[in-house]
Amino acid sequence: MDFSQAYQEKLTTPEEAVQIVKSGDWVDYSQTCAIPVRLDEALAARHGDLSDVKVRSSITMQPLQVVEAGEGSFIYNAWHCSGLDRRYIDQGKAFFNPMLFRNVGAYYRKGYAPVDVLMLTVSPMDAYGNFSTGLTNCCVQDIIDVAKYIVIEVNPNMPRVYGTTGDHIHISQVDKIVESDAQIPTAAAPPATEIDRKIAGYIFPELSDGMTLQLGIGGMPNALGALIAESDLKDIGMHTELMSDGYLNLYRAGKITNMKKEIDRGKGVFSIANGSRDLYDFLHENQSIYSAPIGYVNHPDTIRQFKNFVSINGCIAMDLYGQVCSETAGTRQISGTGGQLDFVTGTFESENGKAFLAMSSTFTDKAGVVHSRIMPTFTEGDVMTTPRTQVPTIVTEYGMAHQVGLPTWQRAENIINIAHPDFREALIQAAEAQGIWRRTNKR
Ligand SMILES: CC(=O)SCCNC(=O)CCNC(=O)[C@H](O)C(C)(C)COP(=O)(O)OP(=O)(O)OC[C@H]1O[C@@H](n2cnc3c(N)ncnc32)[C@H](O)[C@@H]1OP(=O)(O)O
Ligand SMILES: CCCC(=O)O
Repeated sequence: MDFSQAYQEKLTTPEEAVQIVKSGDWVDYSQTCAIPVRLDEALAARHGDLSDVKVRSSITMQPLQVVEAGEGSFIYNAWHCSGLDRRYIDQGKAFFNPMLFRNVGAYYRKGYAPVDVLMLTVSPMDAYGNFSTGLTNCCVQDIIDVAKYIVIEVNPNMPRVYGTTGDHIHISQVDKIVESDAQIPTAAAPPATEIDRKIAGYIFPELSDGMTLQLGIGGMPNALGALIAESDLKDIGMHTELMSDGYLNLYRAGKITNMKKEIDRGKGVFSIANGSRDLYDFLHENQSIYSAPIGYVNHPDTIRQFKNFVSINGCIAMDLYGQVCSETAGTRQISGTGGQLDFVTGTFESENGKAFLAMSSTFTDKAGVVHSRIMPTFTEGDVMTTPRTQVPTIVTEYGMAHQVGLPTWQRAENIINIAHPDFREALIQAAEAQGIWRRTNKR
């Protein structure tokens, strides 16, 4: 069957395509690299004609024109924050939309997240009328299933990525098509600091041949990736929400074979990819890797099937009870729950699973004041990302603090032992006052 006629019939300009949007609509932009650049510009140009249009997306990597257009017509809502989303929220131009990543598809399916118009970037059509969703599988199939109208922005710079459900959309499901040659946004991997390297050094001995690895974002996972790349470790499996350049380096070093995985053997699995152009080119038509829905990748039912699952993510602060905040600083939204709780939950179910949450022991604010990230109790507004009932091992540049199954006094002792030495005495006094310190604890 020849789909080129259908393609031509649906092909239009961005300006005409966005006429489908009405005041009051919910418009979904998918997420991250799938955000449609030309359609966003054209929709923003309707600023003033439209009112109360709610735009939903996540992890924006370049300015969103519906936000830049200013107040009046559009309200932008982010499921998760990049640095840019964080700035938009700081400036009162956007709102955060709390979510648990493995459930986000169900929010759409169950009607909690309505969609009038879905607009997203896809790769060019194949001979069968399919457009690859490329770098963002995430929950796109759920959005496709509920959207009243679908407009795609076809861009040859979007790699064609193979996968399971959510890896493509068929032309028969699409209402309008526009074309674009915009660059797909890239993200530079943050450089590893000395502290990142120390933390990676504590985690490294916990790793073993044949493990399946989920690496989070930030400098520390990169430092760990570099250690693994130079080590004798072998036959690592990739099963991750986010595929970034850290994994590309491990592939290139021959460390990832996926051959020891208990499920998806021979395949590296991800749900969202962002990083360098080199990474995007590596993913193009690469049969050893597949994209899968976040509801599959992040689900404990999936992760429990790996015998040796290792999960490493970043956090912002913790208290002496073992509660972890990874998404706010007081009431300031920094990031999101993302997949952190999913991977902590799933890794506990893995037979020999090991989950680590890592942070530097201190944070230096813009005025140069050094604060302990380990606090007696949380400051007002801090949002708990990982509750103490699920918190795994915490790592700082001073070592590891195990938490699972321990009573409050042992948790407090382990946590204080990895705090910066300048803050330990004050933390001990606070622990005593809070009734979670035993006189026999080390001082
Ligand atoms: C890949 C996967 O599979 S992902 C699954 C896991 N997902 C998660 O773990 C989500 C939650 N975690 C995260 O988002 C990240 O790991 C983070 C935010 C905790 C750390 O990421 P990093 O990139 O190392 O954060 P970074 O140090 O750049 O800090 C980010 C911002 O928070 C601010 N910040 C960080 N710590 C603090 C603090 N204690 N107090 C105040 N502000 C703080 C920084 O100043 C910075 O703000 P800015 O952009 O205005 O300068
Ligand atoms: C795409 C990465 C989001 C997360 O933090 O889980």
